[in-house]
Amino acid sequence: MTDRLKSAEMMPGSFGLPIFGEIINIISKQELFYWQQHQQHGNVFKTAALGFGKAACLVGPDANRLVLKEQADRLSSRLGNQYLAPIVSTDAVLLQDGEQHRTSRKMILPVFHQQALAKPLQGRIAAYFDTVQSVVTAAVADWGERGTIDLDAELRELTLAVVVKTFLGSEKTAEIQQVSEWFTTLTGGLYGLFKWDTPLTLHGRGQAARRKIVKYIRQVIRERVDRNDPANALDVLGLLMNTVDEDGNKFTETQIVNQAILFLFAGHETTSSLMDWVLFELGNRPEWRQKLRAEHQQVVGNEPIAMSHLRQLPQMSNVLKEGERLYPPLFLISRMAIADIEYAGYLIPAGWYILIFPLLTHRLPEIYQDPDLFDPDRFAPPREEDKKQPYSLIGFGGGVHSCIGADFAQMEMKIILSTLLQKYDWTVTPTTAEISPVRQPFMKQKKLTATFVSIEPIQS
Ligand code: HEM
Repeated sequence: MTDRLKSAEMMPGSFGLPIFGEIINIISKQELFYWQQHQQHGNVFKTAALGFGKAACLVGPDANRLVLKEQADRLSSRLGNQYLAPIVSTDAVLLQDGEQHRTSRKMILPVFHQQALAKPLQGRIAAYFDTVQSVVTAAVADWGERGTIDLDAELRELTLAVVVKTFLGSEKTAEIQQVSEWFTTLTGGLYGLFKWDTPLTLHGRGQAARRKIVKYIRQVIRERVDRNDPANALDVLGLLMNTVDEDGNKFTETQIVNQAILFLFAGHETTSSLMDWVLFELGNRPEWRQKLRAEHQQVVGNEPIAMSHLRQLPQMSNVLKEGERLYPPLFLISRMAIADIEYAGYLIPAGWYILIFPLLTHRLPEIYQDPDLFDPDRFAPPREEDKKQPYSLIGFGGGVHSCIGADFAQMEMKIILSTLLQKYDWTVTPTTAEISPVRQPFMKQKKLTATFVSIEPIQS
């Protein structure tokens, strides 16, 4: 790399206040902060924050391809996501790099593999499907009688129950609720400014909760080893315990615990957040509820949805994609350069963070026509706006660290939507106009409330 490149320090944007950088804006505004920076500076800008350092922010499919695929070996997910280490630990797959990452990923992939999901009634996958369906059916059974509900809280509880039951095989409601509380405290610890491990700080309380989760998972593992019950071999924990790579390596107990915590963490708030926003958009759009209900009636009828229906619901798939596009639960993806990186005429030095943005890419008017509009038909042929350029839709990431649970999440979301469409009609406040152009988590997401009204089964 040569003199023709400009220093990344010359990118538009600002490093903010001395020492603090932009940390206060980032914590208080979250995606709105990056949204505003993008509006002001365009597709390449710089920022900095206390505790993180300097960052190059890159927007668009080319940047996504560079970071997720082409230069993946020069970028560290472990260093880029080190703020997550108090939750998931550094031997969980998201926080691994290079050969270590490749080995773990290869061992984990069969647990969530797409091919397996595509084949109905294959042992373990059918077991996931049935478990998810039973948790969802029980969780939403009384939504029609309860009047107005806090959508975010209900969906978080539901998706956590799904992963605790599916991944750990836990059957007891009290146990699931307890794990749910520990997780809320653990993730709350991320927002603490003081990283001391004492009960006086958010971080410390989060770490105490993590120790309880670790103890709980270890106990489940030991009970399984003692019981040696083959039925347990079919859930995610069972599969992790029995996975052997081609060299005969197995995960250690600590590795199993840490991967399981990552799955529980990565697998519930993401799904609940996306469902929040899909139900919110549908709640504001009777015509789309109607379209989905008609498609659903034609394919599924009044019976519970089955594994074989999942691929026969293109309108529902497009609604979920539109939710992913407009409200990606991970609105940014973070890496740290471990070697110099060249992009758009700049030299980004090793040691800088490089951030790419599902949210901002998904709102580029050169890719998506009328990008702030909820328009699921943009994904239907012949438009297929996401297919014109690779890495235009990256709500589930892409390349080497792409989401392992994407198919599981799609299955779960379709089961939730299908169950709700069959039983209820619903409205959500606030309206889409009040949220526009972009959600602001601390202000408006918490206030999403929904009213579900029971409907009669449609006569065919
Ligand atoms: C709507 C739901 C979900 C969304 C939007 C989502 C999104 C993502 C994204 C964007 C990444 C890439 C992160 C990066 O490159 O830094 C990722 C990775 C990952 N996701 Fe998901 N995810 C979802 C559900 C799940 C579920 C249900 C699981 C269950 C196990 C899961 C497990 C993982 C794991 C283990 C990784 C790390 C993969 C690796 O590093 O190789 N996710 N997810």
